[in-house]
Amino acid sequence: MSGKLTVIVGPMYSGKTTELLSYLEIYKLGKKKTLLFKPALDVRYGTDVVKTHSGLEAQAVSVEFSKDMLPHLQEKIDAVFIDEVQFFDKDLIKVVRKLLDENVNVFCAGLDMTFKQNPFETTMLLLALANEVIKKRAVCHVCGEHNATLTYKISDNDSEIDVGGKEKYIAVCRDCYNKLAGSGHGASSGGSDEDNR
Ligand SMILES: Nc1ncnc2c1ncn2[C@@H]1O[C@H](COP(=O)(O)OP(=O)(O)OP(=O)(O)O)[C@@H](O)[C@H]1O
Ligand SMILES: Cc1cn([C@H]2C[C@H](O)[C@@H](CO)O2)c(=O)[nH]c1=O
Ligand SMILES: [Zn+2]
Repeated sequence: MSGKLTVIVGPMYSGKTTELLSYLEIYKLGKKKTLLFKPALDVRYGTDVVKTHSGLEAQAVSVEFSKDMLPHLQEKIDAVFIDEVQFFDKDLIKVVRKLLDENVNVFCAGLDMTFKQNPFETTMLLLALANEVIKKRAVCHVCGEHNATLTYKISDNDSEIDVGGKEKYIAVCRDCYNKLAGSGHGASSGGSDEDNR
């Protein structure tokens, strides 16, 4: 039977990596063969480790380009796990399709949108291919409700590719995002590409 693709998305701090690692744990408990990949760009916690905001850790293979995963996938593997998919090039879709055709289950986690509310393209393509989509929420940094679907950038750097954590980004609900953006605070107040057209 062909493999199944599960895609976990949401804003920062919503527990995407935590959920990814909980699926990995299930496969490990069953003594299944697994591999966890992360993009080389994400150096927040060092190169060959995936770590959650609550401190959970797992050994990972760090790769720059999606096709660099292929040499690691020669022997039979039961499930492949990929974190921070938004940072991978679009060839990730080809790699994932190949794995599914080879009966490998694939679990992906990543941001659906930038802090400007623009979709991350690789995540978007994976969502289209997914058998199951899990959309996570975080606790809104402003109002404290468990309804944060967006990430707001509190630093002034306007770049949509900018690795970082709490010093740069907060999770917010849509109402609080709009209030913050209206106040002109932080890079998110610049609006999305669509607004700027
Ligand atoms: N605003 C918040 N809402 C929810 N959890 C938070 C928040 N801030 C910190 N946390 C912590 O973050 C943990 C989730 O971390 P995790 O690394 O799984 O998130 P993530 O969605 O993968 O984040 P990122 O996109 O930054 O990698 C929660 O279990 C909680 O301990
Ligand atoms: C929201 C957002 C996060 N990031 C980064 C911060 C973290 O390193 C990672 C999210 O886990 O993505 C961006 O590069 N651009 C964005 O728009
Ligand atoms: Zn809020």
